Amino acid sequence: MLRLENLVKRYKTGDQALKGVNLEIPKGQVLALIGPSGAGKSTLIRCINRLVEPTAGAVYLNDVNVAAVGAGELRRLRRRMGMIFQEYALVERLTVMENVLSGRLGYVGFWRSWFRKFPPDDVAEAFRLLDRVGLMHMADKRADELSGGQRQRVGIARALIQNPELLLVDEPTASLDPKTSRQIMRLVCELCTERGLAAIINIHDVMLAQMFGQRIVGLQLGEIVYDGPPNGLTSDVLTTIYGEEDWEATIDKVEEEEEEETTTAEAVLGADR
Ligand SMILES: Nc1ncnc2c1ncn2[C@@H]1O[C@H](COP(=O)(O)OP(=O)(O)OP(=O)(O)O)[C@@H](O)[C@H]1O
Repeated sequence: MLRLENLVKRYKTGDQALKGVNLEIPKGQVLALIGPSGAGKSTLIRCINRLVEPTAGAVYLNDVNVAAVGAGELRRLRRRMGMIFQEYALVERLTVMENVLSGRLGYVGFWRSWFRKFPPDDVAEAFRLLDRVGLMHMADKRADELSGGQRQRVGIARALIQNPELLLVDEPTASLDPKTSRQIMRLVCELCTERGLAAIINIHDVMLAQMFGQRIVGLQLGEIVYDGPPNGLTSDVLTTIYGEEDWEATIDKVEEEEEEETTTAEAVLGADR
């Protein structure tokens, strides 16, 4: 459903952040994008919805080249791509509900949204989503009264109310503690499964990428240096992506964590029976 062809981004400063990236993502696939700082992960994600303008190449979303369309068509295409940000990008003085509904702005006319006249179906869907992300009781709270994890849940609900086919997720857990990070990653992945959404998740944490990604793409200096399954991230591959480091400890930790996750899941299932 998404195909990047020879995607190049050269910033005005001369930095070549993407050097001809080719990537194809089928419907429903959750892809974790990893790589060292400056590898081009954020640039790649932002070139897909043209928050950053690609210098060359194509971005096909269901065979329409996003990189080549005019402003009106781009607005329509962006509705199909929900975005989740590291710093949540909420409007602090608005309520949780208003922030979620702002995800419908691409559909509802400006004046209508300005006067906060969202259609009842949108409001009903916003309540359903808030319930799904565990924030129903916080609908009327102001965004600036929430914790980081709660803010990210609002960000997720706002992206989903667009009814997208693709989620672009830019370091969703960078400002969160380890436990909250896992909860957020689990929630994003569950929602992708429930809704058949594809996702590209730019994530710094290799362990989280391996635990939650179905496919891992490793970027280095604007080029893909690994594209494969999570269990293919051997210490040699990690050295290719990030450079020399003692990777065995990270790999052992992932295996331990996965065992722990399975045991917890079994315990929960057992308790339910
Ligand atoms: N607005 C910009 N103007 C000029 N150069 C930029 C700009 N944004 C990014 N770059 C450069 O492009 C390259 C890729 O940056 P990008 O932010 O995409 O990497 P990243 O992998 O997301 O890094 P990080 O993990 O640190 O966020 C870097 O060399 C960076 O300095």
